[in-house]
Amino acid sequence: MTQIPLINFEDDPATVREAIIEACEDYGIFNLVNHPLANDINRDALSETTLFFTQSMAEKQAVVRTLDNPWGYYDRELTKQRRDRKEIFDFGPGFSIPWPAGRQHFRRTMELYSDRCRHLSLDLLDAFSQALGAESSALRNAFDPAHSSFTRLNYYPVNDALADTDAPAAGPLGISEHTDAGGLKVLQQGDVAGLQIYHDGWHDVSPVKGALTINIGDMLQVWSNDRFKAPLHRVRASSGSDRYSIVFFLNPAMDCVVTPLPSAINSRDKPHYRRLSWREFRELRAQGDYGDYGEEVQIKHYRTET
Ligand SMILES: O=C(O)CCC(=O)C(=O)O
Ligand SMILES: [Fe+2]
Repeated sequence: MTQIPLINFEDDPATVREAIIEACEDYGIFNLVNHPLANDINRDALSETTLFFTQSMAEKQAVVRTLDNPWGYYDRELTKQRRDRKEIFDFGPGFSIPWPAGRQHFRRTMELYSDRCRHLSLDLLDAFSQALGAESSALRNAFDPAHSSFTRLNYYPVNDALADTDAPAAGPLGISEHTDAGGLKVLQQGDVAGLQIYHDGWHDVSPVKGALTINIGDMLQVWSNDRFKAPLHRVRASSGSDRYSIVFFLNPAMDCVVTPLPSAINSRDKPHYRRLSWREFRELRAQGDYGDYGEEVQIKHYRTET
């Protein structure tokens, strides 16, 4: 088991910045302790997540997502053309959110939790900008005020509820290997292990008490001109205990065009990526989540010849 770096958010900003550089040049993922998300909110969000998924299938299907509205419950997401063995509930901006009826506390908790995650991720983004030699606000403008960030509640059940139905067969994993498409991700893992990263082989990223796990996505890899690596990761299918997690994806404004930051391009180097429209990239990646359309578009398709 590889131990991913641990960063103390209460250290002075220069120390945090150095730690981010070291962690993201090597792993692209780290655990963050002493972060501003109060522990009671963390706990509340996780227990509300558990309660949500323990509802009956009919209650969950009442808030199912549709082709016209990406927010809500879903249990047949595909990654790399295999059905992930998990259930999800997604919410974010731009469409009406099908909050479950009569569960005000669920809604209030989730709104508060995602708002805190958004503020924390924007603070981290400022540190990333400085780490890449740019002004602290250089990346924030791509995410604030307009953004396409969203929150995902994950449930990885031991028993596959769709095993004997006409749903596509489940793959062997909770979620197949992938990189996250956007800026960065704030993950609360609960206390059941399952997340793995690829770093000279697959390694468990076990939960650390009180820590949030942060990893960068494809867009930060592009902005950094490959100095920082978006980690390939997956989640094992649950065995023994059901697993719950909450993910906040910090994603750019839909109209954002992403290119490597000038300050991140070494004087002897050139941009490793061509201009990328986040809207186009996001939509092409999302198609692969809804159905089997052959090879999914990945960030490597935007590389320039080097
Ligand atoms: O549940 C987890 O630990 C990670 C989930 C994940 O990678 C994702 O939803 O993109
Ligand atoms: Fe992911």
